Amino acid sequence: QAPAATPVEIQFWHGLPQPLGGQLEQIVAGFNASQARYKVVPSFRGTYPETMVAAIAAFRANSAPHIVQMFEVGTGTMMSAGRAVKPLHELLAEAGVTIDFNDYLPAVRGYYQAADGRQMSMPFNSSTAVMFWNKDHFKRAGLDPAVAPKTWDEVAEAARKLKAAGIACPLTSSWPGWIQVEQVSALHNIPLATLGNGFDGLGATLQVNNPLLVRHMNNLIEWQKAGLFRYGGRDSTADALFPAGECSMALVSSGARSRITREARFEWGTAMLPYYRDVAGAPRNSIIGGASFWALNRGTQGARAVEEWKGVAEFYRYISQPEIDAKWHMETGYVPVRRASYEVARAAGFYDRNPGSDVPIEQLLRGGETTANTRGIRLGGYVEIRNIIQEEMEKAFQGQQNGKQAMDAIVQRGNAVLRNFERANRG
Ligand SMILES: O=P(O)(O)OC[C@H](O)CO
Repeated sequence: QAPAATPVEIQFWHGLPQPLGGQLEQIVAGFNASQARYKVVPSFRGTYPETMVAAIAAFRANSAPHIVQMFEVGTGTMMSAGRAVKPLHELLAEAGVTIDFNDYLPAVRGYYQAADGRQMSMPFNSSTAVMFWNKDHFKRAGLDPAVAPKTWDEVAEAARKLKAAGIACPLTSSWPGWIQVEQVSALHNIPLATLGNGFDGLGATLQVNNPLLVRHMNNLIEWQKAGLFRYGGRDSTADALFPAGECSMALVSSGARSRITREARFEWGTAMLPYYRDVAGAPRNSIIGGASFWALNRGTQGARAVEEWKGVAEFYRYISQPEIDAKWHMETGYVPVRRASYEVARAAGFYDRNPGSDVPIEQLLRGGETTANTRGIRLGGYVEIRNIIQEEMEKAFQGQQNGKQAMDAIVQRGNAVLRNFERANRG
């Protein structure tokens, strides 16, 4: 088939800042160079939440991009978005493109499947949260630089020594909702919400005012007062603190490795997230984060040309190749989303050359089968709930409320969001 004189343009909005955004755009450039029929045009639209808001506004204005990169938090909302979304299974079937989803990690594949098991969005940059530690700081504080603290007790003890050694920020965290609420729940096999964290229906209610999360929030408040923990802001704002050498221990996305590798001027290591030793059955697997790609209709008027959807499907076929996925994983710290990609990285000696780079994968796979509490989150309106979590945590860190009050407020305000979403989307 002769290539079209002018390639069909596919608009692709993403939410990754540098250096990750540039690395993603290189993958797009690879696709464009691999064929002449389609041209994917990437465009950075701000943070994940900003990209989501922009895509919804564009759909309303009949100018949505063909593909939007949506963080996992938006999944529940997108699943209910009806005609705005072109479901992945439909897109691929119509384009005659086959992708072997059986080879994808169940934790990744399942996150983006409808209740009937059909794939709704295209997995790509999946992460999980891990702890990076600054070995130079550990040495300065008389701690063994080769060993990261495993439990929250050990983290607090190390933080006290780091502080005593004059370090201003022993511990910080990005993504307060994802890492200090959702991951803590999964690691201890405790439900974040009823109905299997929302996977089993729209009627779920939040359960974060449980003794474990209240205890954890009170610890964070106390550690912050004592100068052991620094609240680093909403979403990924705290990502800058670790590579700059300010904080000794940072709980962040595994994808932060991209920036740390480039910017950190000190020795560092990667460890699993801390857990509470006295909780029976802990630690379990962590949950994924990151984003997937959603194909969107242009708006309420005018259908997309068949050729445009074909271009989207061909782009997905390209990024599903284990070599491409493995390259992305090795360059960024996002996890391989396919078993075959993991093998590509292993065969290339990547894990031997880069100790700790398999920690996120090991942590995702820990404990065998996932449970209803460790499979992920599927709540509509969850982007708004994440903001509520951040607001209530901030009030607590400002001394306006204790851990119990913060978690109660999250439940009360979050449930109102869930009920609104349920009313708008049921039936
Ligand atoms: O920084 P990312 O891409 O790993 O995303 C982290 C969180 O999952 C966002 O909700």
